[in-house]
Amino acid sequence: MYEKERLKIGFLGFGNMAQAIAKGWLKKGVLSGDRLFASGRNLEKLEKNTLELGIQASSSNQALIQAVDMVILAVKPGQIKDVALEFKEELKEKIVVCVAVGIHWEELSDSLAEGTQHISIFPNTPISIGEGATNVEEKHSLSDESYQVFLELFESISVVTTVVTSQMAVAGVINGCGPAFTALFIEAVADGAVKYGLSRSEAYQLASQTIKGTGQLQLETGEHPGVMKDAVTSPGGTTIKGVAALEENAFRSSVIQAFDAILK
Ligand SMILES: NC(=O)C1=CN([C@@H]2O[C@H](COP(=O)(O)OP(=O)(O)OC[C@H]3O[C@@H](n4cnc5c(N)ncnc54)[C@H](O)[C@@H]3O)[C@@H](O)[C@H]2O)C=CC1
Ligand SMILES: O=C(O)[C@@H]1CCC=N1
Repeated sequence: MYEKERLKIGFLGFGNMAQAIAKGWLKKGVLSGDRLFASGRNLEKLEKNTLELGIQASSSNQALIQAVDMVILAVKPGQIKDVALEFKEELKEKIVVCVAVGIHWEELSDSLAEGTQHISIFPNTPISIGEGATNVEEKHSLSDESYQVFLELFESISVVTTVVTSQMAVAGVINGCGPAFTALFIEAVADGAVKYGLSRSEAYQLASQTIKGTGQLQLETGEHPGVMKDAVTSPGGTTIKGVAALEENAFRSSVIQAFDAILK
């Protein structure tokens, strides 16, 4: 029986993504540092990241796995299978959560012992402030009880979307690559405003809050984005002139082509 209040979680690999998840839980007060553990190959480098968060560090992956109930595999995709194979026996009794891009349940199963409880997910960096979007592969081998614990933990720091295996890649472009696309847009908006005399800091604040607010409005109302656009574009008004200029430069098509570039 896993109790969320007592569950111990270990990050095998403590780079950008693992740190983002840990920070989210700590920031939201979901878990305290004494229940979070991390392992890495270079203890000195690892401790630089764990000490400030109050997380326990270990240079031994084996010791980490033995100390926890849930193991988050957060090494690079090319290293996941090797790590899973190496610790196949130790992972048998744990809840295994894989965050690696493109490593789906079936693939990871080949490297784990039969019957291992595991699930593949794809979080994104805003999870560090509890505002993540996490894609969860529909196919998994967690027991109902483990799945509930897993879900509660990730829903506390992100919106969880369940996705069939064949759609994990396209969904991952939205939430995984999306922060980069969105940051590019924020920067572009600020460039436009700075050109006309607004300070960078004012422009970034306005741009980021506008994106946040518009996204939140869409989530809360479920409104069609086209309707939201129409509500701002009065006939002969300023916004439609900007929309037309963006479309003239293939704004929509540019975004669609980014998907083509990634998924082809
Ligand atoms: N960065 C992102 O936005 C997202 C990343 N991911 C996935 O998260 C995983 C990690 O990505 P990042 O954190 O960005 O990479 P990263 O390079 O920052 O972190 C990987 C960490 O694993 C450590 N490591 C490597 N081999 C190890 C081993 N044998 N034992 C223990 N630690 C080891 C490295 O020292 C490094 O600290 C990847 O599989 C990636 O596909 C998933 C969603 C989004
Ligand atoms: O390096 C990348 O492109 C991955 C995919 C999404 C986030 N990081």
